[in-house]
Amino acid sequence: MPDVYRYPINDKLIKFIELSIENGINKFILFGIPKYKDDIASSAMDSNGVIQRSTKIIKETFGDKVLVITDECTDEYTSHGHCGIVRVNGSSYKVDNDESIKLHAKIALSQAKAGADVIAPSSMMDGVVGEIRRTLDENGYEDIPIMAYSSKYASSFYGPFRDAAYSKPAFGDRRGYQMDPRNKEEALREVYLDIEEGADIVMVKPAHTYLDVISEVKRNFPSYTLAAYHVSGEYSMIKAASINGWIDEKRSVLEVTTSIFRAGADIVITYYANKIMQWLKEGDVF
Ligand SMILES: NCc1[nH]cc(CCC(=O)O)c1CC(=O)O
Repeated sequence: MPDVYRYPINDKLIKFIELSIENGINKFILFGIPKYKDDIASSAMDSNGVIQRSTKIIKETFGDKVLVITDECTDEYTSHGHCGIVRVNGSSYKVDNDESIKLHAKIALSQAKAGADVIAPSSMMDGVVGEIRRTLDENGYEDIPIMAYSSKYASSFYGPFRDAAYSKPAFGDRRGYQMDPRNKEEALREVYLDIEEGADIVMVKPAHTYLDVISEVKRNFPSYTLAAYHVSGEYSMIKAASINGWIDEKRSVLEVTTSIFRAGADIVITYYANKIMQWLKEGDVF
């Protein structure tokens, strides 16, 4: 992904956040690339893990000037690359939903302990939001909100992220827990369930290819904050076309991002965030 970087936990990370704050960006979602992987994602809940350490350092350096959201999943931390505990039986496998959500709650708790402002469970396991909410509440973190990846589709547009995070599943795929792109009704059911389980912010992902879902979710749940995630493949398409001189990067990014807001998103997560803020300062957009 040209112009997108993986930061080590050192002054490069701090510099990036400083520059972002200067641009007017003060909310960050963290994804980790761990030192080690195993089949139960131990490195995801390690108090010395990449997310826990970076969260601590960012909050110690910037305090309330920034909001740190931690993505909570296991795919970057498991040797098999799945978003939960996998039971392998010969040539078949099964994701153990109920064991997985206990694991996700432990990871979420370790992120809250490290100082995360918002926890963002992205595994799409059934009941994961409720399990995390209960665990946070029982441990004195009742004020930490949950941003749930409520309707996350099994999308081809995650490819560049998986390359960057080494999180492509070693076998199988994520269609057992992520949603079928043909299904819109299920998105509403998933959002409803996450709200019932205690989600504070719900999300549709990807964004550009699912504007209809964003709009439907907003229409059905108008009083809930809705986030939309413009994902790595959506970023890369615009980037590649503009590098080739086929489209104007600034105008197309601003048009797409505006469309996501127009569809009903209150929050847009985008790899273009810093660029957008710089472009808006230049004016001359529409
Ligand atoms: N926890 C899964 C996860 N975390 C981030 C992304 C993709 C984000 C992007 O493409 O920008 C995904 C999706 C997946 O691999 O199934």
